[in-house]
Amino acid sequence: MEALQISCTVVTCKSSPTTTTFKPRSSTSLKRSNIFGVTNSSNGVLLSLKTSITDREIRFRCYQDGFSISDAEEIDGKDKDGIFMTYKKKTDSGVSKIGEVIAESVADVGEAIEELVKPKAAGETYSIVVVSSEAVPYSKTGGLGDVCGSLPIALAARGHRVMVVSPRYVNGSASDKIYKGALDAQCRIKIPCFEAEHEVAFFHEYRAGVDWVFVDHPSYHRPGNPYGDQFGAYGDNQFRFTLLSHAACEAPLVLPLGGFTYGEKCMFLVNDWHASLVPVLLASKYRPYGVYKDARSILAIHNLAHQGVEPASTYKNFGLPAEWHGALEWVFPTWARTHALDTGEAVNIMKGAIVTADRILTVSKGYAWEITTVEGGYGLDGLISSRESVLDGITNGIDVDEWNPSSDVHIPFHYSIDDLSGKQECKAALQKELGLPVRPDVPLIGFIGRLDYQKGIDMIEAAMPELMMDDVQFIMLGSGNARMEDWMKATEAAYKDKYRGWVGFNVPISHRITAGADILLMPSRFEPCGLNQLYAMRYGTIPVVHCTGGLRDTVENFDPFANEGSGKGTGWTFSPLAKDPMLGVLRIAMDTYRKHKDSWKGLMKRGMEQDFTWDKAAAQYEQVFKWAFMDPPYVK
Ligand SMILES: Nc1ncnc2c1ncn2[C@@H]1O[C@H](COP(=O)(O)OP(=O)(O)O[C@H]2O[C@H](CO)[C@@H](O)[C@H](O)[C@H]2O)[C@@H](O)[C@H]1O
Repeated sequence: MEALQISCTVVTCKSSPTTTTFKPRSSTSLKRSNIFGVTNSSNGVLLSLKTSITDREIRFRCYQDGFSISDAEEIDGKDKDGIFMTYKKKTDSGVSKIGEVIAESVADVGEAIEELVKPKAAGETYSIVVVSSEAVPYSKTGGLGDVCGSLPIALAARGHRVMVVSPRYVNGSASDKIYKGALDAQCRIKIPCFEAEHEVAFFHEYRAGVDWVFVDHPSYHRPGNPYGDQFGAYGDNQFRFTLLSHAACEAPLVLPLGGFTYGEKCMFLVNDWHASLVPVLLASKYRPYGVYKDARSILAIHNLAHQGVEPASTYKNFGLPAEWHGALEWVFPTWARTHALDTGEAVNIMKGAIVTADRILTVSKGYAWEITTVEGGYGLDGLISSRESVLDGITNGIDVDEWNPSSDVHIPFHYSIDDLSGKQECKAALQKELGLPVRPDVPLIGFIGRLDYQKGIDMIEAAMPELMMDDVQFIMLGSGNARMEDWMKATEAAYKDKYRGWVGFNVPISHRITAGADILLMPSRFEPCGLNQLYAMRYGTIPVVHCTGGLRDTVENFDPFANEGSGKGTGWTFSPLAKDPMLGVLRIAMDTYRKHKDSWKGLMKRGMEQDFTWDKAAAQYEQVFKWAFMDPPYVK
């Protein structure tokens, strides 16, 4: 962000006016978690915040250009007896006023101004209902949780009213404390599905400008992750996520959040198969009775490999009208059937959303194209292609507060693009923590991710014996596939001085690997967007990735000769996905690390300069919302 010099005239009721000049701190120092109210009014935006200093409510009034100071003073006089501040932004055309702030201290004002100078929703604001099986910080097994924890906050910060509906996963363990801010909304509904009526409750927390709504039902109360435990996926996931979708359709109608329901004119943003019944329910259960005529729905596909496919006989469980069977009907091709008498008949929840949602989004442009191909479409490519006119890709952002090398709470030393010395110290600390030889000169490669076929871990396994012949260190963090977990342990035993395999899901360690590694390897077979390469670039860690989906869109291949020898690019991409191309590129990367320090520094800096903020992505989501509301509902 451009460094702004801001002149402030501080006027207090108790003292005479003083003038001070300060420079806002870099990027986003306004803690979004402190915002607990955002209201649009005809003459501006009112943000209610809690200060970290006094923990009591203060109010920031931000007025549009042209609103006169005297008007503001009038309002201030009525509302508040604290410090009143006006501030001015220097522009090429002179000085223009950008708003007023009521605050406790100059530091608070600095934070508020940063928020103000950020772009806001360009046009209309919407009531948005995000439906997801996971949302950080409450639940996370992968990138879906990251996205559904951050995008809603970015949308709310741009003036939209945003609700996230997700299950309340509590199990009586210490981890339940994450839900302690979510209180019983005293609203019970009965959901007709699975041949009975099932009562669910809603819990609610207003945090960071977003209504976090948790659907409560005994089937969400178990140890393990949202989808399964050590014995595999839960057998009743179809039931659990059917409840979620039904409850999400009711929430905007029945929950008076902050005193008012969201009402019928909302935008449902449904994520992956777990929420994919929502558009089908809107079309089949609500619109025929005149409800949700003005609502629209968007299916966001984070991973097409999981579609929520179950036997055809389970259709009756969804609580959908019988005549809507065709929307979910799915017949496996002959080659995919298990035996000669298998008719291949199934129901496919994701397919239901593909044929009923108003628009379809994926998390990168590259992946949006890939899912229209036979190779990337997982059997749905034909259907998705038929809806190509409403298909778009928006690259994910990242939470630049949580993932910030200059303030990350999980890493032992901090650093920034201006002073990279802390990165070396993070590397040494990581080597020490994991019992590897502490050597600054050796290239340290990291891998973080689910141990899944998608992530190309078999490529790493195949390459490891050859890679370990080199002078290199390799750290892997991951859980999932049991055979791969065993392989990681065995590899660690075989290469004590070179390899560490951390089996498990551990967020602090993932931050320390991202900061301490020199190279992050992502040989994903397919990657809808990928977040780890974005985190890596922000931490000056160079991504080496398979050239696919979002990885291809976000990592620019290094060219040392471009720009008159100063180089361009942020990492290395390889293709095809095979052991030898991957090893070849890794060797080039390691060679560059050892012998071309300036090139390496250039790679680090270019990566750290990238803008992966959610605000940028949120603006693109807004455009898609606008298009969706311009068209009539796809299924009337
Ligand atoms: N063992 C472990 N310990 C700690 N943290 C771990 C971990 N294993 C993974 N993580 C974390 O989980 C997240 C994984 O996100 P990704 O986007 O890379 O992949 P994922 O396949 O889950 O998401 C899907 O959805 C996202 C979001 O749209 C897409 O980016 C992606 O391509 C798509 O496959 C990262 O925050 C990572 O640090």
